Amino acid sequence: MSLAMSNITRRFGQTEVLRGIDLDVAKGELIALLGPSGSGKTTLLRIIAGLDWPDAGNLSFEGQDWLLKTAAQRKIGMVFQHYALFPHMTVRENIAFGLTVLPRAQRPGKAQIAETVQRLLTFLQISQLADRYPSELSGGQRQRVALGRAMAIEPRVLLLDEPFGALDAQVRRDLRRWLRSVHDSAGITTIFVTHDQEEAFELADRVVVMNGGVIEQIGRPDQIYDHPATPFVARFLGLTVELPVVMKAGRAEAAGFDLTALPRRALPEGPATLFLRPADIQPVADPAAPFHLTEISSTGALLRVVAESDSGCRIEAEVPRRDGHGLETGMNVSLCAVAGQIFPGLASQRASSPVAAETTPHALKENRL
Ligand SMILES: Nc1ncnc2c1ncn2[C@@H]1O[C@H](COP(=O)(O)OP(=O)(O)OP(=O)(O)O)[C@@H](O)[C@H]1O
Repeated sequence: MSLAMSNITRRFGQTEVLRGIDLDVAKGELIALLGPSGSGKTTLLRIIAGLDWPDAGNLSFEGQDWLLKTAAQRKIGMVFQHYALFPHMTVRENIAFGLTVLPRAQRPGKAQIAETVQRLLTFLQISQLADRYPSELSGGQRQRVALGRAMAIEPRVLLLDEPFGALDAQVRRDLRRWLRSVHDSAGITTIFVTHDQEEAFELADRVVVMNGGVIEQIGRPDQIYDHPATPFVARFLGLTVELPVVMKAGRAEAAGFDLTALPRRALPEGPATLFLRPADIQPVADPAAPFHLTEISSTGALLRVVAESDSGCRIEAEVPRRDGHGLETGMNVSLCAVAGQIFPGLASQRASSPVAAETTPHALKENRL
């Protein structure tokens, strides 16, 4: 194990912003810390970096207690969203900086520093920028240089805090692929903070979903995407339709819905909540069904379709445009769910949710449909 954290707890005044974090990171792994603003991602990163200390818990690296070491002793490379490159230094000088300020005993000779920098410039595909100043670089180029600067000291761990947060979407996508290939070649254990799920899922070997100072779920991107472990993760990953259902012999049932495509689940009989992505709901024409289409609008490749029951239950679905031929407002439909996640009991609903939380599936059937 490369990095091991257990029960990391951090309070600011009365507020506990990290509440018992347990996380192991393997050597060479790329981990994304994903969560909404204020969930504690940066605080955790700062503790790993040695810029802050926990009130309780343990942090070790390859068996060494890192809480006994200073930031410099941990040998960490960091990149932030707004990394301040030195404006009066060229790219080459910026990348060399971390090496030139090492204590004399550890500092490589001038020729060796120049060689290291040249190797990094080539490796990071930024040789053409070597003699430019930061003001002559785009935002994306600056972040590439910032990574070069962080990597020059041959860090044991790389910590990246929203490094692409200030860049536009296309540049972010390019940099993500570039970072993944840099990581695959260099193999440095890396922790990456983001609140952008696409970024986390595309980049990381494992994603750590944080909320309110706790870890809600750790897993490979596809595991988390397909099987969110908690209602929070489900909502955060876009399963925004929350439907009260009743479990019968492992199957979920709800009036007006065809849920037979969902696999059986080993859940207790009775009320449960089904979380769905709008793209996993297919309206199917059915004159006897309780829903009718009230809105159809195009977002380009997708049709956004709203289905309502007479009693006011409102469900939004997204249908690929090519599958939406024949859908018309006013037509009666049943709603077929092709994927979803079920949690026992009735999950607390947000104000915008279609059906009130306390409505049992039975009541839904009787009162609303
Ligand atoms: N030095 C501090 N003093 C007091 N409160 C702090 C301090 N640093 C962070 N906090 C609080 O701790 C909580 C977690 O902050 P943190 O920056 O770790 O969250 P985050 O998930 O990284 O959020 P963001 O994505 O917005 O950066 C927030 O409520 C923040 O206000």
